[in-house]
Order: sequence, then C-alpha cells, then structure tokens
Amino acid sequence: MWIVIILVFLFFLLVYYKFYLPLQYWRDRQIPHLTPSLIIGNLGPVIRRKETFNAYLQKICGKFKNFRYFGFYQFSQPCLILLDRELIKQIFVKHFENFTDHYDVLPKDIDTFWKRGFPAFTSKKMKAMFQLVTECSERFVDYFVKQNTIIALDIMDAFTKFNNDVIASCTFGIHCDSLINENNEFYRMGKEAFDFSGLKSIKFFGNAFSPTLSRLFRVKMFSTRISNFFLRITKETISYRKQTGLYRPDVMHLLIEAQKGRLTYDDDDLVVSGYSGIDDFYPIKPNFSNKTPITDEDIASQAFVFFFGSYDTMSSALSHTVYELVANMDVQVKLRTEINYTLNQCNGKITYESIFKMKYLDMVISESLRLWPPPAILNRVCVKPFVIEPILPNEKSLLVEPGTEIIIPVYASHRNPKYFTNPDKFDPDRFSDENKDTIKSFTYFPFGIGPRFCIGNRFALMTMKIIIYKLLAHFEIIPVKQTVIPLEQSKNTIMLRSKHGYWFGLKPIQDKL
Ligand code: HEM
Repeated sequence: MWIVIILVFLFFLLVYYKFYLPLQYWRDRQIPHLTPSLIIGNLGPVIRRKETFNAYLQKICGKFKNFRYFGFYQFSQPCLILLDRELIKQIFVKHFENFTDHYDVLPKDIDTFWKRGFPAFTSKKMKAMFQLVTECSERFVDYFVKQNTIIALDIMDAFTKFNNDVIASCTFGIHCDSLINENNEFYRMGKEAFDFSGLKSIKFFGNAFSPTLSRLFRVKMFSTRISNFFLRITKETISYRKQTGLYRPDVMHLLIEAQKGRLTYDDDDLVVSGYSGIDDFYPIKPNFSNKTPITDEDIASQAFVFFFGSYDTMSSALSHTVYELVANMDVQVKLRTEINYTLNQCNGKITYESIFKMKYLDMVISESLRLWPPPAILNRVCVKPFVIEPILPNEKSLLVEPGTEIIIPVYASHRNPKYFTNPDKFDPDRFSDENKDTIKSFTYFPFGIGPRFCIGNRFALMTMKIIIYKLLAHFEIIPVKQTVIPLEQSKNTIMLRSKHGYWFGLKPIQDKL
C-alpha cells in the first residue's frame, strides 16, 4: 500500500516539476504569452491538426503584433518568438556569440565545418561545380524530352530524385540516375534517412520541439545502417581517389584536401548568386584549420550534413516555384522570354555567368522563397546569458537564460502586411531593381541570417536556377486534372506541403531555339 502511495506521489511530483512548473516560465517573468496546456504547451491546434503550423504561427504573431517578442511553449519547453527587426539583428547577428547553437536533428557531436569557415561554395569552387549540376539537369530534362508527349507527374518526387543525383555527384562524386533507376543505393538510403513518417515523425518532431525528451529517451534519428552506408561510400571514394589520383571538382575533393592539410583558399571573385543569397556574411577570409586530424568518419559526417541540409529544402523550394509558375502563367511566359533571350546570347549553351545575369529568374525564385520558405522558422539556443533591455512601455528587462530557444517566424514575417504589401500575392516585381530597396532588412530570411546562415545558399540558388532554366527551355508547365490551385497546405506535417501533392504537366515546346 505504502509503495503505491509513494509511487503516486512521485508521479505527481514528476508531472509538477517536468510539465507544470516549466509552463509558469513566461508568467513568472511577466512576458506576454499564450496560455499553455499541460504537456502540449501551445502546440494544441497543430497536434490536433486543426491548423497548419505555419498558419497557426502566423495567426499568433498577428495577435502579438504590438510587442517586440512573446513567449511560447513547445510542449513544456519555453521559447521566445521575436517580431522586432532590431531585436532580430541584435540576437542573430550582433550578439551571435550568445546564441551560437540551434536545435536540429543532426547529432550534436557533428562539428559542422561551417563553424570553421570551410570554403566549399566560393564562386571559384561553384564555377567548377556548375558543370556537374548542369550535367545532372540535362539528364533530368532529357528523360522527359525523350518521351515526346505531355507528361503528368508529381514534380516534388521528380525534384527529390534530381536533388539526390546532384548531391551524390557534387558531394560524393557518385553518378546516379534516379529517374531511370530509383533502386540505386544512394537514393534508397537517402529516402530511408529522410522518411519522417510514422515512428520517425515522433522522433523528428520530438527532437525539434523537445530535445530534452529526445535526450531522455535516447532518440536516434538515423539508423546504424544509414551511418554505415555513408561511411562506407566515403571510405571507398577516398581510397579510390588516393589510388587513381582522380580529380573531380566536388565537395569530397575539398574534404580530402582538408584532411591532407592542403586546402586552398581563393579570393572570392564574387558573382552575386541572387537577391536571396547571403554574400555579406560569407567567410571570404576563411579561418578553417584542422587543429585536430580529420578522419574518414569526419569526412563522411560533413558530406552527410550537406546531403541533409539540401534534401527537403531543395525539392520543396523547386516544387513551390513550379507551382507558382503554373498558377501565374503570365510569369511563366515572361520568364521563358528571358530564357530564350539568354539562350540566344550564349549560342544555346548556358554559362555560369549567364545564369546569374538573368534578373527575372532571380526575381521569380526570390518571390517563391518569400511565399514558401522551406524552413518556416529559424532558431537559436542561448549559450551565454543575454539581457533584452526594455524599450516599449510595459516592457521589463528580460534575462535570456542559457538553454532558451529563440525563434524567428520566417513564414509569418514573409507574409506580414507591414513588410510586404498584398503579402499573399505572388509578385516577382517586388524584387525588381526599382522595388527591391523598399524591402526592409531583417524581414526576409529564406537562407537564415547571421553567421550561422545556410552554408549551401549559393549552391542552392545556382542549382535552382539551372534546373528551372532547363525545364522552361524545353517545356510549358501546365495544370493537369490533379492540379489544385490555390495550394492548400497539409495539416498532417509541420513541413510546408501541399495537401494535394504537386501534380503538373510537362508539355514539350515544339519550336525550340
Ligand atoms: C532552397 C534551398 C535551401 C534553403 C531554402 C535552405 C535554407 C536553410 C536555412 C534557413 C538554414 C538555417 C540557417 C539559420 O539558422 O540561420 C539552413 C542551414 C543549412 N543548410 Fe540550407 N537551405 C537550402 C539548401 C541547402 C543546400 C543545397 C545545402 C548543401 C549543399 C545546404 C546546407 C545547409 C547546412 C549545412 C546548414 C547548416 C546546418 C547546421 O549548421 O546545423 N542547404 N539552410
């Protein structure tokens, strides 16, 4: 009997300390916040699938629009959502050293080389990779061109295969043709690693929303089979290149050079990758040095980080761009005119420089990333105490404690009518030379902000531009019977996803240049 009473007492004590007390965090500090529910915090409408994560966050940001920040609970985890541009700048840029961490699903022990200024995507190195991406794009487009008929397809599935081939080629130096052979090991392993449905979704969202719980239950995101696969192909590649002296201008080459202590830096003869690209923060004078020896395991982890960073983001960004081109046929026609003009200028063979000179292509992609940013939020974790001094009436000084998560609601900011007029309208002209200066700083963040921005941003923009260019040069992209416009977001996932998939038709253009 006593044992039962003690167990019940301990249970309530656990609930009190682990689930009830943390939910008093913002109330105790008199910070504006939404009233949370036990265990799920403020995530109720998302968990109950009443609203999409994006729509919900956008709605509550509107509710707190007169504040610079507000408190939120992801399950029992208190976090701070920033709305004020100046505060975003302070935390993500000026005082970055207080907020160097972020929550993600990558194992914490991966020392991502970005922290040490690894020069993977300088312009010179990208120029070398341009050829590899172009080859993948040509294979992708040829696959459909050969069918010589109107093809209805789920474009996200096709882009996932395309991205798989690009990363396999540019990172690991492996040739895959995933549209033709979707059974290739690289594609299968990638699919398995990034399949966040079923039990994996609990792991994924658990880790993103409640790292403490994930640590408690020792959640492991990627199976040993997957880690072994990436380690094996890395070791095979390294050994093959060492034996044969093979040179390929890819990320694996750079990592092997770093391992040998021979990594070269180039002065960045900058070709601006696009409006969304983050060139200002790029570590042009990199300080990468291998103080500790780089093992094959380190190389495999870095290569996997690139694969991981690009996997969902690329296919999502490309699918939403295609969606907008179908929903806005006038934009598609205008973009094709620019493509045909450029093709004419460079005698039918695109070059690195010509791709980056295409202004309208850049405007279309920038606008698509505004409306549909693949990661809908950015986060940082406080590592050193930081004080947010009061500015507005009723504000108090807030001590941000280590461990507190800080969030920028990117999707909500990109659709905030205060920053973007008629925010739900797809309007590439916002990014025209005449208009782009009216976009306020720290309101648009498709690739993140501050020193921990997306290391692959230039590469992503280059790849997106090449494949959209190639597709539109060969096909009119049209709605088919499964196409649903306007796009309705799925409530079954926190990822940005259309409820009805991304079905479109590729109609060959007969009178090509
Ligand atoms: C359209 C495509 C992409 C978008 C929209 C995107 C966006 C982002 C964003 C928003 C972040 C977080 C930045 C921050 O917290 O400030 C990020 C991080 C990152 N991205 Fe990308 N990304 C894309 C493609 C890529 C590609 C192609 C690669 C690699 C080749 C890549 C590699 C990474 C890496 C390594 C990180 C950092 C991960 C970490 O430090 O934990 N991304 N990306």
